[in-house]
Amino acid sequence: MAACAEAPELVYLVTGGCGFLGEHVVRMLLEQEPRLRELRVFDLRLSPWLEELKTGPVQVTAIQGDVTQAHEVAAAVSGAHVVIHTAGVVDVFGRVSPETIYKVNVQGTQNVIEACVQMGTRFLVHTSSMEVVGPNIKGQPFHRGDEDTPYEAVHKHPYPQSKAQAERLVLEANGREVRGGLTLVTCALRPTGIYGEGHQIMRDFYRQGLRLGGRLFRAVPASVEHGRVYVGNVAWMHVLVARELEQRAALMGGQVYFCYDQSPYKSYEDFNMEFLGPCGLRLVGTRPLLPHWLLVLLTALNTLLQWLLRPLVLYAPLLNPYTLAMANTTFTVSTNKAQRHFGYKPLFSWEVSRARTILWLQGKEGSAQ
Ligand SMILES: NC(=O)c1ccc[n+]([C@@H]2O[C@H](COP(=O)([O-])OP(=O)(O)OC[C@H]3O[C@@H](n4cnc5c(N)ncnc54)[C@H](O)[C@@H]3O)[C@@H](O)[C@H]2O)c1
Ligand SMILES: CC(C)[C@@H](O)CC[C@@H](C)[C@H]1CC[C@H]2[C@@H]3[C@H](O)C=C4C[C@@H](O)CC[C@]4(C)[C@H]3CC[C@]12C
Repeated sequence: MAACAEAPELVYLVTGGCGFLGEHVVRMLLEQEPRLRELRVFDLRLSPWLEELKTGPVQVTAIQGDVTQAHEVAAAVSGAHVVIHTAGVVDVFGRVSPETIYKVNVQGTQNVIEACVQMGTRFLVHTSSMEVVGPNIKGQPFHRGDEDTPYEAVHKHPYPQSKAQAERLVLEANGREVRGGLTLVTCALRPTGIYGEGHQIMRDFYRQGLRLGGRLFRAVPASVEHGRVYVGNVAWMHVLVARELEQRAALMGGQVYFCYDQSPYKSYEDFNMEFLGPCGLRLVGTRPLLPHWLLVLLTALNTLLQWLLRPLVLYAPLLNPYTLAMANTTFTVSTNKAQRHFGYKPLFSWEVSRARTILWLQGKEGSAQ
């Protein structure tokens, strides 16, 4: 919705607003959206930092709720002009059952769509994922691809499957009539691997390295490139899309956009070392220290252990068949579709994104349990 000088009158709802990305979206909206009158933050688990946001000019309404409960979603959406739907279960480590992943990511998204229709909310921005595209089950590389690059998007894992179904629901809902007779305008954003302040997996790698005497051991060839994007730029793209969706509904409605910035193309492990290196860790090996077949065997062992231990304890290591396959498959994007369609340019340079992430890791935040 285009920026204008009038008095703040808009009501935004951010689902998953207390998550890694959600928090950055909430803070970015408060900084960058002058027409905001009320910002509703909807999440299963509300965070204490929300309280500090309630002292500003914008009314910040914390709503503890569950996207799988349609009535809770409808109540939160009622009266909102824009919904930014980031809530979801992000799990490729076997921590959450496939049923729950589907319930939250697919049925939860359907609940958000139906709430927009019932309540007359016209603008819905959905956080999708690169994984809607790939890497696919054949491990085919996606090298510097864009939104139109042909690629066989076939998935078996519950998480990418759920994201693909959710994205499809959102795009198909574009143009539906909402209460009041106007139409719903939807858009899906596909971040690649997001990094930045609050990235739990980066924190896990940091702690693993500290436990191993300041060392991490290379498991993936340096030649396998993985696209990464800074959380602040992902948040900025969400804010920009929400702002422009009304004026550019014909162009943007029903569209998908990869989230991108100037973060360099590197292997997943080498990219992490851009932040973990300055924090005192080093990556041992210029090539994988273990042969691939042995890594595959270890992932199978981890899968067996997870299954055996499940009745007693949750064992969910970073290394499993899916994460090894993902890390070993090139997936990078090169596109300017967001710039062409709604003038997106990254708000944070690579240098600033890197510095902010390092500061966070080095601070009490990054190393906290
Ligand atoms: N982290 C990444 O690299 C990445 C990349 C691409 C896309 N995404 C997408 O971005 C979104 C946010 O991911 P994230 O990395 O911030 O994860 P996260 O787990 O930090 O945040 C997800 C938030 O959703 C909330 N949530 C979960 N189930 C809910 C429910 N039933 N009802 C209400 N709230 C619920 C959680 O409490 C959490 O605050 C997800 O949709 C994810 O698929 C993440
Ligand atoms: C143990 C080694 C093999 C190590 O290199 C494994 C890395 C592995 C944990 C990550 C490699 C690729 C990551 C995924 C990717 O960045 C994109 C994602 C999409 C997003 O929607 C959610 C997160 C993720 C699935 C991300 C998760 C960690 C990796 C699998």
